Amino acid sequence: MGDAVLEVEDLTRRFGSAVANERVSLRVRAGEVVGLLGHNGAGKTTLVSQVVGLLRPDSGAIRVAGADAVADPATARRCVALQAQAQAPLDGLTPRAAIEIAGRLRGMSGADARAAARALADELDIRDWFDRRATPDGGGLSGGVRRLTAFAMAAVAPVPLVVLDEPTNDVDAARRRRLWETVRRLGDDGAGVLLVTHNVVEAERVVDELVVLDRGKVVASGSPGQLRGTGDHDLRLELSLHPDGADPSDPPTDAPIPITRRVRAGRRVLLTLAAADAAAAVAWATALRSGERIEGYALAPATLEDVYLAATTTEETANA
Ligand SMILES: Nc1ncnc2c1ncn2[C@@H]1O[C@H](COP(=O)(O)OP(=O)(O)OP(=O)(O)O)[C@@H](O)[C@H]1O
Repeated sequence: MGDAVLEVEDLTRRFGSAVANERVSLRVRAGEVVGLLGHNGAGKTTLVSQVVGLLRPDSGAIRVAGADAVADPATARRCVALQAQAQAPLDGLTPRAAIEIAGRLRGMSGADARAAARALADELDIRDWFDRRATPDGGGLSGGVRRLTAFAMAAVAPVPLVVLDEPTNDVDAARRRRLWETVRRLGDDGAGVLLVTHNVVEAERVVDELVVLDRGKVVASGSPGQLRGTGDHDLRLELSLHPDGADPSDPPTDAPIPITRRVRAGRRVLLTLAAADAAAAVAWATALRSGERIEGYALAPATLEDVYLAATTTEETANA
């Protein structure tokens, strides 16, 4: 991994009295995929808009490929390819034309843009719609194919920094998998990728680093392994409570096994425990179910989703 292609330092952006980004710092190096996670309204799109020069920060610094993105947004923008959260306006265009035009605008030759567009269409499996025109009434192309086309437009030409804001929205499971592979390839080919997503579980497979935003602030950052903690063998015991049923893990010391993390989300309770305690955990949960104190349970390896929920779930929302 190489030099930083994006450095964000102490970035603050307010909308009136609401603080959308509060002293956010993060870094993306060449060859690195950095996932930016956070709940709705956490401040992800606000951050992206400042990185690409669409919004000015109140304070803080942004450097893109060495250029000061606040003082000189035009230079910075030339070094960034953005897939925005809103659907790209493709009306009247075919995916082939849209992707080729995006490549030409980034300085590729006609032949290179054509070849790169074809290669991406194969990679993302959208060849069946490659020559179908998007119509202004939203017809011609499905939401998923429009999204994949917008992704291909951001991925077609080599740039120092690729920013993807929710690239998998509307995309089916098989093509999401292809898209994630392409995201990883962009990093492996040398780009820095900043990836905004809600899809914690799928993103975990392709990111090198994760930054978690909660109400505008960075509440956790690090590699997936670091964020999960040392317990790569941790397990997640999920208890499903009866409607209005009491939570048998509240307080966690009521459980007969050590609970390292406990998150309640509605009628689900997610408990993190050591793999060595699996048998005791199953015995406890089975007894709870037999005694009709819970509806059911599931035991699985802990994922980043558990870490993410623990970092961002407040008692208020957790017990909602
Ligand atoms: N133009 C604006 N005017 C006023 N408030 C805004 C504006 N843009 C964003 N906000 C507020 O700033 C906060 C952060 O919004 P932002 O869109 O950055 O969140 P997000 O993490 O991208 O959310 P989502 O996952 O829903 O896209 C929210 O409280 C939002 O209401």
